[in-house]
Amino acid sequence: MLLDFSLPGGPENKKMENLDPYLKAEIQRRKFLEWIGLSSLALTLPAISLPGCTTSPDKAEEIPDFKNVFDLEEMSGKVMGKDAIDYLNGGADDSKTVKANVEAYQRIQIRARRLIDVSTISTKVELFGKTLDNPIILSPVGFQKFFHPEGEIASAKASVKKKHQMIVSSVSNYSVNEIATQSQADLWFQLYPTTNREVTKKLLERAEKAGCKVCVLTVDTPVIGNRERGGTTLTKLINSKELKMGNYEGILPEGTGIDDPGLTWEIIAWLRANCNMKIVLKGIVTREDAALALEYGADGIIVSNHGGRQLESLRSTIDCLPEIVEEIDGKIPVLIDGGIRRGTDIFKALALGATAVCIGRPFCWGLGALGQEGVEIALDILKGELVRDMQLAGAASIEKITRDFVIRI
Ligand SMILES: Cc1cc2nc3c(=O)[nH]c(=O)nc-3n(C[C@H](O)[C@H](O)[C@H](O)COP(=O)(O)O)c2cc1C
Ligand SMILES: CCCCC(=O)C(=O)O
Repeated sequence: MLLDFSLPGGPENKKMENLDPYLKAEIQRRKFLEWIGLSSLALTLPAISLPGCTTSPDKAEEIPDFKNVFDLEEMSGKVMGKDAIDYLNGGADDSKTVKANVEAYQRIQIRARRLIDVSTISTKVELFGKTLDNPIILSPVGFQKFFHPEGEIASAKASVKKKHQMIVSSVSNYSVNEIATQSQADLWFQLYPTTNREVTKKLLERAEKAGCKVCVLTVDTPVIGNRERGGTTLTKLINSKELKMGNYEGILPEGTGIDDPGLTWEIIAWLRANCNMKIVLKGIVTREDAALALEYGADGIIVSNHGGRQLESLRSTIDCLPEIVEEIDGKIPVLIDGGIRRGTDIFKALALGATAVCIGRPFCWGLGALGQEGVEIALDILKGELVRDMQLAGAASIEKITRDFVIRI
């Protein structure tokens, strides 16, 4: 009975293909609520409404209590099609690095301080000349329409409402311009340089036109990892006529690869010459490459193993962080993603020297479960946890979360 939003062309999607995306979203939501026995909840969720639908505030207490992001994961697992679940949650080979990213946080413990005034907490951080309300950023995640019909637009609207920075993937379904226009978000753009530099130039132009001031260059994808879980889904997504890659519309000649196995450090100078955005390298996992990032003039780095989706057997990102922070020595911001599921994970990453953190799957679980509302819930949960954890640990602002607050076991 649940609607299948997995790959276009499936039996359920045939019935749905002529429907307006908003209507599809509403039907998906109602079917799900019906399935969990809370159909009256549909009336309390305001974003999308069918003709004749009235909101009923007295039903508000029936909104399920999402205690943590795992509750959203569970809900998304009931709503989304199997292919979408596998694509979202899967990793390379046996998904060991996916697990390592999460588990490594358990080997770090917090040294809380007492009798510190935590009546007011500031989560603000300075990044690339801007003050962000909080250090929790939405990682670039491709093909978000696969999880919910409103895809990146729902995520971007949630990011604006909840004041989080969002990074738009090169392979977003909606184009960066559509996302910026519809959400009014101040976006960063993640770049997969194509094998054709003229095409890459056009991608950069599109991002700059949409107002992006930061280009996040992903450096861990010379080829796509061995995604055993989900099999050929990614290839199907890249070639899908229905779930288009909005940024490439009209500029990608037949046969042009969207990842470039020939990419080298020279790309940084080329990007400098071809755009005015700050250049942030995403996917650095060693001290040596951190040193090269400085040498070649990157403006920032994101310690990332692509959520365990590229090379299997990489260390968890939190285990990579200390040597990179030491090498960078405060010269440029160091961000981190991978396995962050709790406020305490964010706290630990900040204590180990990260300027900010990015989250991938957690906000997508919210998106898959409830669209924009679900992303908002995911962001509220993580920021709420971080604030409480800062109070309990005795750090009233982000800059006060120093190395002394954590110990490895
Ligand atoms: C479904 C999915 C799609 C992704 N697409 C991209 C992408 O287009 N570009 C990119 O640089 N990283 C991509 N990533 C990696 C994320 O940006 C990020 O590094 C990772 O999700 C962080 O790990 P986490 O999911 O454990 O938070 C993707 C990750 C997922 C789960
Ligand atoms: C070329 C890769 C596209 C999306 C992606 O980065 C992922 O699925 O991890």
